[in-house]
Amino acid sequence: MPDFAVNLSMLFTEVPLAERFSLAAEQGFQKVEIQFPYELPAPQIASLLQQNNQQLILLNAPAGNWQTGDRGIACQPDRIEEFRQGITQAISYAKELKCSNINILSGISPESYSLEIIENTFIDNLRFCAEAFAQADIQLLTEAINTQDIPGFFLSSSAQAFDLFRKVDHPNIQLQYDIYHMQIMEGNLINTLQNNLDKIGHIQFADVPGRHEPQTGELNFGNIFQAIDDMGYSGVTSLEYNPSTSTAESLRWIKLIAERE
Ligand SMILES: O=C(O)C(=O)[C@@H](O)CO
Ligand SMILES: [Mg+2]
Repeated sequence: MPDFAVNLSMLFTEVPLAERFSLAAEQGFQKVEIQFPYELPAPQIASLLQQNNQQLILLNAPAGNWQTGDRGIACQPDRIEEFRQGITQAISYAKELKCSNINILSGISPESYSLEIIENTFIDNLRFCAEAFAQADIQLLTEAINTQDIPGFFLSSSAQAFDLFRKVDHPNIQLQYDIYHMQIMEGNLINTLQNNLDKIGHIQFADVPGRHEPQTGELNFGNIFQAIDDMGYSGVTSLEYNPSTSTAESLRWIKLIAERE
């Protein structure tokens, strides 16, 4: 089975964020990720990680104002200064929490600019982050998101991401490959992972449709996890789903899939 982490922004949401670390530890998770950790001071998160003997393996850079509809701002020409200020905060959290990956969300394409200007803004911001993160020994990740859930999201396929990586032309950039989003946008999951393993730094998953735990939808996770192991992927694979029941009950698939092996 892959090296699993759990996303504390989507699982264990029965309790406030600060209480999710211990619930995850009780279920055996020593690796956790948090989409936006900024609601808690970094020293408090550091002590929660230490108390529960856990490692934070991923956080997102600030992504604008989620409540008013932002889903990242890295492709937005009018918000470059705000984006880069957020990067300072993300690096500071990552350093204090010894977190070695930061995910950048392109955000939704603004209607008032051409696609060329939007793409160039995103490329410049990614290049800026790749260099700043490299100096702090942090891996830059960026994630493609499906445009059914977030219409207009700029980076929406792995093919587009790999084309952008060639244009960014920096060694410190990899894709956060989310199986849920990519099943909706592209399918062909196992082949894409296998053929682009050198460009994939992190994997997340949920079933389709519904974005719930494995065995609630159309994907064969037993085969997908076996293929991830067989292809020699050495990164982390994270549970990032909305449990269809309580989080604890939603984890039954792990045992069921492990028994099949
Ligand atoms: O929605 C996802 O998928 C994520 O990984 C989030 O980090 C985006 O906010
Ligand atoms: Mg994801």
